[in-house]
Amino acid sequence: MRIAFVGTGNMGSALLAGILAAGQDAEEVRATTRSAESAAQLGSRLGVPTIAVEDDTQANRSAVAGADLVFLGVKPWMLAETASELDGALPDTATVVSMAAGVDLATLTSHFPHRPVVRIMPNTPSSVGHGVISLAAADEVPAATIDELTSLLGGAGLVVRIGEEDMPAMIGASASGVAFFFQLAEHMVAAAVSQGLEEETARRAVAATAEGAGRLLADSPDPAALRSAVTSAGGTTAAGIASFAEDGLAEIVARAVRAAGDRSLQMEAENREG
Ligand SMILES: NC(=O)C1=CN([C@@H]2O[C@H](COP(=O)(O)OP(=O)(O)OC[C@H]3O[C@@H](n4cnc5c(N)ncnc54)[C@H](OP(=O)(O)O)[C@@H]3O)[C@@H](O)[C@H]2O)C=CC1
Ligand SMILES: O=C(O)[C@@H]1CCC=N1
Repeated sequence: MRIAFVGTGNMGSALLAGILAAGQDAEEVRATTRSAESAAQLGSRLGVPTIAVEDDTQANRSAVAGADLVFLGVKPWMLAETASELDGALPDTATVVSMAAGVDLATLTSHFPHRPVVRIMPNTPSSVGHGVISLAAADEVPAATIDELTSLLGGAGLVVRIGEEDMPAMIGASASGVAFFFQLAEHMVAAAVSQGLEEETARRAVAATAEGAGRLLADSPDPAALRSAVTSAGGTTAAGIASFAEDGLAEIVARAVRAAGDRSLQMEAENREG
C-alpha cells in the first residue's frame, strides 16, 4: 500500500513512527513538510523519503501521486488550501485521511468530493505504539477500506471506531487528554522539587509512576478500583485524595475535558465558514 503524509509534524510524524515500527515499509511512504530543515530531520529520523515545500513547490502533489492512502497532517486552517493544491494530483482511488481537529467530515467531503474521506483523531503516544486513534468515516467509505486502515493504524495503538458526534469527547479524553496527564506530571514534579527532591530524580520517579499506572490501567481499566487499592483508611493517599476533593478536582477535570471538545466544535464552525 502506497501512503502519503502531507504535513508531517508533531502528530503526523508520531503516527508515521508507530506505523513504521509495526512493519510498514518506509519505501512505500512519501512525506512532506514546509521547511527543508524539518524534512531533513524527518528523513533521517524515520528513513522515509521526505520533500519540503520550501524546496519544491510541487512537493505535496508529487507525494500523493500514486498513493492509496493520503494522510493530512497540516494545521486545521490549512485544509482548504491543501485540498485546492492537491486538486488534479490525487489519484481517483485514494482515500483521504484527515487528522485535523476541528474539521468535520462534511467539510472534508466538500474539499475532496468523489473521494472516500475518513477523519481520525490520534494522540502522540502513537509514536511508541501506545496511541489512541479515534476513527469516524463518511458513510460511503467501503468497509474493506476501513478494515485496511484500521489494521495499518493498529500498529500505532488502539483504534476506536466512533460516530462523529463522539469526536469532541474523544479529543478531551485522548488527543488533548494525553497533555492533561503530562500537565499533572509537570505539577507533581514541581511539587516534589519544592519539597527538596532533585529535579532529575523527581522527573524519573513521576515518569516511572505514570508508566506503572498506565500499565495497571491497561490490564484492568477501572481507575477507581486501582485508586482504592492504594488508599488505606486514614493513610497518606487518603490525605491527598481528600485535598483533591476539597479543591474540586472532579469539576476542574470535567471543565478541561469539556473545554477541549467545545473548542473542537468551535473550530469546526470556523473551518466551515472559512
Ligand atoms: N499535536 C497533536 O497531539 C495532535 C494534532 N492533531 C492534528 O494534527 C495536525 C497537525 O498538528 P501538529 O502535528 O501538532 O502540527 P505541526 O505544526 O507539528 O505539524 C504541521 C506539519 O505541517 C507541515 N506544513 C506546514 N505547511 C505545509 C505545507 N504547505 N505543505 C506541507 N506541509 C506543511 C509542517 O512543516 P514544518 O515543520 O516544516 O513547518 C509540519 O510538518 C493538526 O490538524 C492538528 O489538529 C490531531 C491530534 C493530536
Ligand atoms: O491542541 C490541538 O488542537 C491538537 C488537537 C488535539 C491535540 N492537539
